[in-house]
Amino acid sequence: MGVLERIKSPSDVRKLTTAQAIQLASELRTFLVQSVSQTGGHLGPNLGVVELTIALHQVFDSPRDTLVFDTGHQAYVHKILTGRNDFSSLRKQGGLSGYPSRAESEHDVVENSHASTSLSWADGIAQGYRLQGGSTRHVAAVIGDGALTGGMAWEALNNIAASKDLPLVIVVNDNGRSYAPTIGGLAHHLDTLRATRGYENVLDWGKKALNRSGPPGRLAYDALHGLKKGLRDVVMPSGMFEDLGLKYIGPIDGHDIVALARALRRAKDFGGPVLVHVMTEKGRGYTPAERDTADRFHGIGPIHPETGLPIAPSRFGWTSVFSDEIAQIARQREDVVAITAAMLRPVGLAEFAEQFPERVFDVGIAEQHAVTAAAGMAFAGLHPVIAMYATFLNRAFDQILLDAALHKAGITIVLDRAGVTGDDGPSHNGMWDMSLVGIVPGLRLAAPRDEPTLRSALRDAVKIHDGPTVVRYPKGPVGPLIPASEVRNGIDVLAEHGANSGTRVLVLGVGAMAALAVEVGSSLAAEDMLVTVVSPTWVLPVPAALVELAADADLVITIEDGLVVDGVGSRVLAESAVAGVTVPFLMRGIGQRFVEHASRAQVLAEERLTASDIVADAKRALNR
Ligand SMILES: Cc1ncc(C[n+]2csc(CCOP(=O)(O)OP(=O)(O)O)c2C)c(N)n1
Ligand SMILES: CC(=O)[C@@H](O)[C@H](O)COP(=O)(O)O
Ligand SMILES: [Mg+2]
Repeated sequence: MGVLERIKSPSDVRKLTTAQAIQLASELRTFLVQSVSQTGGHLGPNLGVVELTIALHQVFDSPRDTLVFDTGHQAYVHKILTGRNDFSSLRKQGGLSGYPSRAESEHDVVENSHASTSLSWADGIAQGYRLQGGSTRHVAAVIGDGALTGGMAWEALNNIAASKDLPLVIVVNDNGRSYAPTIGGLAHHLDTLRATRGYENVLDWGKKALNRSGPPGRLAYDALHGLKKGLRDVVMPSGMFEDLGLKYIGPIDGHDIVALARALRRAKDFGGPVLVHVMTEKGRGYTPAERDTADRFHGIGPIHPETGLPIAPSRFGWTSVFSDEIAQIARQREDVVAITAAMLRPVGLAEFAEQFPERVFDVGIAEQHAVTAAAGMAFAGLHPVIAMYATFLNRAFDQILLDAALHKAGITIVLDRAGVTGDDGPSHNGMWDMSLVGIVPGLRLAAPRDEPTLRSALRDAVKIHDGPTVVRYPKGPVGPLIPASEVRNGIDVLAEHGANSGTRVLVLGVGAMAALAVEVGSSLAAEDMLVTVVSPTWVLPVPAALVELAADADLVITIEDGLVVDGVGSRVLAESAVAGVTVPFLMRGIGQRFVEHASRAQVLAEERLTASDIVADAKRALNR
């Protein structure tokens, strides 16, 4: 019987000998590769934290002590050690979430997969425990070197460092990468710390040798140790953390369970905030991941475990179209620059960067900085294109409103993964962007429906210099071409058919929902109705011509891959009301809820975003 089979809870981990713990690490890696290669998921990050997670559960007594994982994509090992091993259901409807989940376990706290929040969570929890007399309850936060480039992390560090007696352990899981190698001054500083790994080992050797030689040796060591701070600042300026007031321990080999446990125990017993700098390797122990120079198998689809090659074809059509078009634009417009928040390849900026490296900026996981720096670039005469996943726009809303829009900055924000992403959990659905930016004065948003409209939306967007533009599209393959049969007052009409008299229905398909709108239109036309299906590319602010079309209808159906509340449909309704147009609306989109992980198709069905549901609802609305 292997060791892993015997692990049902963290207490079982604490009973292991060192040899058994090392064996457990090996079995965990085998399990992760075999399982995640079937389901897809964050294989690389989790292979990198096997020993670290074992050591955390050896030293801390979860759930009395609290473990917080930043971003949470590296919590698979934590899930296994806390008794959850049904990984065949990973990220599937009703199965294990790809992130911590309170519904799954008392050992899980932070479900939000947006990076850089863990230290704030940990500070709050530790303050709460202390105020309620629970100072023996410890909090440990695991934050990656990438997440540490997020501004929120530094807001938290500033506060944590001020609480000298706060029993809080910050574990920096430093694998030198976000997806790609982590950028910026902090990354350089961590590099410097990492480089002094030998320094620490020498010091450890010196301590043992001198302590073995009796009192004179111990005196000598104490003197040396006193020098250490000074020396270290010269050899390895770890002062940044210590200058903040944090005790710094490290760098520690993140794959040496004994060294990890020793460092974590020292940190836990310190009685104040301690930062433990752990060096790990993303994708460790699985050759295809170790050899993956792009992102060490950060997030994968199903693969052949023997080779690491993908089973499914390339997953991202929309992204590829963007990647190609923005590179073309870059060749023609030298004022166009691009910005990514540590996701150069996932958002499709690799080709742009290869051709014009000096015009692509990776700001780290710092979307707020990205937007305001873009406003600065626009002020300086450039046209910046910021590419990010739609869900991460939430974090930069104030910057969009009061740095970009207030100053009429000509920037373009390109939102990939807009709408339901599905299996990546509630905080990864790109469902809030249209409702959020709809209130921003002067902002224009495009939701292209196919490849040609995406290309034209991008070209139009970078020509607009008097305010922010947003172009949004979903995850995955681009659907078939959906040509307009005519353009009526600037509105793309996709189809107009059915009876020449009787009930008139206007169907608005926003962005990639145009295909569904066409399907709904043709079904309703078969029910003796006169149906007009439209899909303007630029949907915010609502085109006046759309209100005019609504005025001629007996029912307006709006279909969008975003929040219904304050979405495009509700804005068309509001504009119609302002114009005195009273016509019934049937608005379909995503409800105001957190959408649990499931496939995109399953979530769309949950939201009645299917042709059969919408047709049935429309007939009911028309008493047909
Ligand atoms: C606000 C935000 N922006 C972008 C992302 C996408 N993202 C997920 S993990 C990741 C890299 C994280 O790097 P690091 O913190 O070093 O963790 P590692 O994967 O290296 O363990 C990024 C950019 C995110 N989750 N949250
Ligand atoms: C954890 C995180 O934010 C990313 O790794 C995200 O899960 C990637 O999503 P895609 O797989 O859609 O690129
Ligand atoms: Mg990292």
